[in-house]
Amino acid sequence: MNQMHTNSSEPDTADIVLFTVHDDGAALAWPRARAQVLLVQRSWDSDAYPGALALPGGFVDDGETSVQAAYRELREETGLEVPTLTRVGRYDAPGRDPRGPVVSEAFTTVLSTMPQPTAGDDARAAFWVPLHEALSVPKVLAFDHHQILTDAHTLVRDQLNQRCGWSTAAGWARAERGGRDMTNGNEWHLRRKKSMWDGSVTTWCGLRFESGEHESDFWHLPATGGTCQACQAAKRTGK
Ligand SMILES: O=P(O)(O)OC[C@H]1O[C@@H](O)[C@H](O)[C@@H]1O
Repeated sequence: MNQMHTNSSEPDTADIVLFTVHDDGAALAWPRARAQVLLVQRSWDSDAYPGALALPGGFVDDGETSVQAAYRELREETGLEVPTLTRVGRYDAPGRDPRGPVVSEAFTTVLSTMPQPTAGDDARAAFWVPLHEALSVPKVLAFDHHQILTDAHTLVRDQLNQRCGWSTAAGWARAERGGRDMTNGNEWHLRRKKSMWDGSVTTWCGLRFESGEHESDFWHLPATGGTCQACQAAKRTGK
């Protein structure tokens, strides 16, 4: 469907950035996980960027929201259904689409599986591409899709790194903080945090309340380890 919503603040099109960190049949196999992104090859009959590589996407139909269009376009162009989509942003730079002022809204999600896409509608082909390859050649993607991909990557990388699991505490220490004795039972401890995105490990230090329910005041430590000021203070005072 190809309708431009001129004089409207509603987006005209929706684009989808679908990532997977699936690797060799072992979901989230750290640290081998290699991110991939789903691309399509546009039809040779397209009135913009015929035959070019692009993110899946298309025009919003009448009566449809942009996110509904995103789910539909993903299904029509790649045969894939996803459970959720997160908004990346709105793209309205003049000249982003050679056909005129076309405003696009982009959505993203990360899969832990790597389903086989089936090209349909106005996509000639649909396939997974290593993310680093797609990011490294800006001019290869149609429209401003390289910018959309870059923004989606930043968004999901930060989210995945926040959500990723804590592994075993590397060290424990009772602590004083700024000379104030923490409530009995509260503990400072080091934890190593492994990124779901690239498998990199960082070390953090934080406070765990006795209830075990809350963790706060985390310090990011060098990858080589070490202790934060609170743990150093604890060592000195022997608490
Ligand atoms: O694929 P068709 O329907 O030609 O146009 C949709 C594309 O037009 C671009 O502005 C959008 O980013 C979207 O990907």
